[in-house]
Amino acid sequence: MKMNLRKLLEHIDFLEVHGKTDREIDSVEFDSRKIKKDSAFVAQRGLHADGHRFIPAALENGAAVIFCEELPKELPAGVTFVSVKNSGLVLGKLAAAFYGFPSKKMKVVGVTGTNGKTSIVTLLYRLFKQLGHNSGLISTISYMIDDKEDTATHTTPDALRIQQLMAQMVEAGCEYCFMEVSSHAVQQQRIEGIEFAGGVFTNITHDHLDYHKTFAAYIKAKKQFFDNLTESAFALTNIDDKNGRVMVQNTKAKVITYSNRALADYHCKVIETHFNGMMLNLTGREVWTRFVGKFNASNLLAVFAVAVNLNQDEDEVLTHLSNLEPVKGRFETVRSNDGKMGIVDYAHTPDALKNVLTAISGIRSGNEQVITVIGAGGDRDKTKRPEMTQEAIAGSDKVILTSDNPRTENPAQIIRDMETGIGAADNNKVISIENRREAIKTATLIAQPGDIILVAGKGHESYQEVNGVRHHFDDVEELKNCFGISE
Ligand SMILES: CC(=O)N[C@H]1[C@@H](OP(=O)(O)OP(=O)(O)OC[C@H]2O[C@@H](n3ccc(=O)[nH]c3=O)[C@H](O)[C@@H]2O)O[C@H](CO)[C@@H](O)[C@@H]1O[C@H](C)C(=O)N[C@@H](C)C(=O)N[C@H](CCC(=O)O)C(=O)O
Ligand SMILES: Nc1ncnc2c1ncn2[C@@H]1O[C@H](COP(=O)(O)OP(=O)(O)OP(=O)(O)O)[C@@H](O)[C@H]1O
Ligand SMILES: N[C@H](CCC[C@H](N)C(=O)O)C(=O)O
Ligand SMILES: [Mg+2]
Repeated sequence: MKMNLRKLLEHIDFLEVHGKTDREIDSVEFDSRKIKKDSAFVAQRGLHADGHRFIPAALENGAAVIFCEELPKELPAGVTFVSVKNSGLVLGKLAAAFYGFPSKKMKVVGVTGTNGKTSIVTLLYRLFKQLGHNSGLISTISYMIDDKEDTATHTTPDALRIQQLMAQMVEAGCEYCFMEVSSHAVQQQRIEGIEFAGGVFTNITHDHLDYHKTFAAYIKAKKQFFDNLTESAFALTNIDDKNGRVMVQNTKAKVITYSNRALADYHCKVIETHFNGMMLNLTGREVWTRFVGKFNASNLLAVFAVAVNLNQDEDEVLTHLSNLEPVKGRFETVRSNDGKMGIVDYAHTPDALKNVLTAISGIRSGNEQVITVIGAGGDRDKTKRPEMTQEAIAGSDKVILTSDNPRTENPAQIIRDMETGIGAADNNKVISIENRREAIKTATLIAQPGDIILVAGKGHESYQEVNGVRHHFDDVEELKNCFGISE
């Protein structure tokens, strides 16, 4: 792929240019290690390093053009330097232009919120495939270019990767792309250059305060996504969340509301719940679904509302909604031969844990015990740890605190942080077992037939990350082993 610099410059705001602009560029990169002859390098300030420091390395690797916020003292001949106010913004726009503005050639819907993003985008992708549309997906679990899978590295990858993926989607004839928009991505301008047909807000609760520092800053990051939507887009918001209206108060997009409780443009009521599904009244129509829990009713309602706003036939959408299966690691059930029930769920925030345990309490029929196995990730928000313990205790009969992905932290210290959430009266409800495999095993041994074991926090993850190394680990596999079930 090649593009003339002069053409690229038409799409960005810049301050000064030094050197010739009539030259061909082979690639755009923001990592000096990926620079080759005739690449353009965008120097941006990150969390750990300042990309400007790597301008010499980029030049050594053959960069023809450097975009930067601060010009180096010496400008070597033969290289074009473009100074810009905001490199992050420019990277998004350059990436979009370089890959031919793929988001303008599809309908892109972004979903943001603390919980529910993966569930909603994955269900939208599957629904639209069933409705006969080629579609793309960008999610925590996987990136899909219609039927072709690409490994996911981030919930929302960097601007270059996004535009590359979208260009491949357009190439594969995709009419739609459903993507998660994480708050990190908004803050780091990874979504610059994307034209959205719609945005969805699910909820905002405690997470990522290590990164955003305050809840207000976390809200602001999410809101910025809606502030930047255009008039032709829709902004679908969950008004059951107390920040649902705040999110869309400054958007130019058409605001649409959804709710499980109040009157809204799209509303839904849970009529019946069983272990294998629930009956919903969705905007006046009854529909059986294979999902459990009020939060899933909310997710399905969002999926329905998006589909209708993308001009799909309501009846057809409802029929397909009934056939949709839960997403991997989201309320995934494993039953033992003697009637113990294991549930693997990706709940890794206090709110998600509360929701899953509430969903479980809604389907309990008698005196069965609920045993929860839960850990918290290392190098992430520490303040949520005791809150997660409190939610686990509130919704379970027994709690086993264990490790999640310790990353570079000491797992015993993470557990100690979690233990600070144990109230004096709850001491006998909780035990701590650092080894996750042992913790799951213990839960299955304590459990009696009929009891429910919730293994929370890691969901679909097939690894446990310790000091930069990912060891194979799969909660569903562990439960099956303990239950003596083969695949
Ligand atoms: C904390 C965070 O979000 N960090 C992201 C950020 O990295 P950074 O700011 O640390 O980058 P840096 O190391 O300071 O480097 C600064 C600049 O120098 C450049 N550089 C660096 C070294 C070099 O030799 N040459 C060079 O040019 C880098 O390419 C970069 O442009 O920018 C990188 C490129 O886009 C991301 O890969 C990286 O994600 C890290 C790996 C990460 O783990 N992020 C997580 C927390 C994340 O983003 N999570 C959200 C989901 C959260 C949720 O659940 O909602 C996600 O969307 O996945
Ligand atoms: N609408 C919802 N409201 C609250 N909790 C939810 C909702 N949907 C899912 N959950 C809970 O949150 C967990 C994570 O769901 P999901 O993966 O869909 O969220 P996510 O927003 O993509 O998370 P991440 O930010 O890690 O990518 C689920 O396993 C479930 O426990
Ligand atoms: N996207 C989330 C994933 C958390 C999953 C949990 N298993 C952990 O490792 O903390 C995050 O980066 O905070
Ligand atoms: Mg996700």
